[in-house]
Amino acid sequence: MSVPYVVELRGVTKVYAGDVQALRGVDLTVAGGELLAIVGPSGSGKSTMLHMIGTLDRPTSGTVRIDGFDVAGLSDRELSALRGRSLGFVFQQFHLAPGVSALDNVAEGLLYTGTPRRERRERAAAALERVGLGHRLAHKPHQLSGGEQQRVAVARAVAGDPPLLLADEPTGNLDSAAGAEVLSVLRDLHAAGTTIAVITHDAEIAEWCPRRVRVRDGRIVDDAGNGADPPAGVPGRAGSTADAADQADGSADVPGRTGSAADVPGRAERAAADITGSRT
Ligand SMILES: Nc1ncnc2c1ncn2[C@@H]1O[C@H](COP(=O)(O)OP(=O)(O)OP(=O)(O)O)[C@@H](O)[C@H]1O
Repeated sequence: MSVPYVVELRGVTKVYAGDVQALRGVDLTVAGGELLAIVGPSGSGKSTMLHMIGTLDRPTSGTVRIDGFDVAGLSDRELSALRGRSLGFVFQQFHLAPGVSALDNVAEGLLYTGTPRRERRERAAAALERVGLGHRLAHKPHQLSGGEQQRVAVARAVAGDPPLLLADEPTGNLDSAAGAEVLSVLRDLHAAGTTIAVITHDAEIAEWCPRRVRVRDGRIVDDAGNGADPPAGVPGRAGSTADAADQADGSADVPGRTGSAADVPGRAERAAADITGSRT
């Protein structure tokens, strides 16, 4: 049975202690295969929305349906299983285990899925191959560049083939060339059918995404594009050596980014790290 939407939020509100109304009635549907940016000023509710989509927290009211499952009807254990099967998370911080190879970092992400060890390692190697790191399986994080470390984190997020990848400021800690490497990986995953939502403060990355959802004061105030068209080029790829295919195809370029906002790690980041067995 096919699922009509990968993400379906209906009338979602979130009120935090102290009567902080972080979300004030959000309706959002994301179809399979979309690539969308969630943008908005600091404090507008983006991370809270990511919490809802990532099933890291429950709404105060409204309905959250992820990959066809109504979150309200699931126990914490079932939610955890849903996250393991349907969601991949990438954050600004890479959250890789130090002193552990890229292969083991990625394989570890599959531990909680119940996949047998040998298959975990095979899937991890395949995921690293997908992000262009097939030649770096034995490298430990300190032996990898920032862009490579983030690609390991992306490989870990997609090794279980989740239908939905949530990326919160995935290039926020990277320079423009390394950011371009990561974006080109996201573009390839999108082209292969993964649904991707990117929270970003970076206007160029937002423009690069085929759909942009703008949040302000806990509400969606703009929703442009269909999310399905392949993005052209990769922002900030000037000087990147990782994107040879993109260089060769001559597709439209976008000028280099000028440093995206780097902020403190979000709550979702910490919560998701807990879910997968905190390595921080
Ligand atoms: N656990 C919490 N308890 C109380 N208030 C909270 C909590 N988490 C967030 N808020 C408040 O809810 C509102 C929305 O916060 P949220 O983190 O979702 O915004 P954001 O758009 O992600 O901001 P940023 O871009 O700075 O990360 C803000 O007013 C914030 O102070």
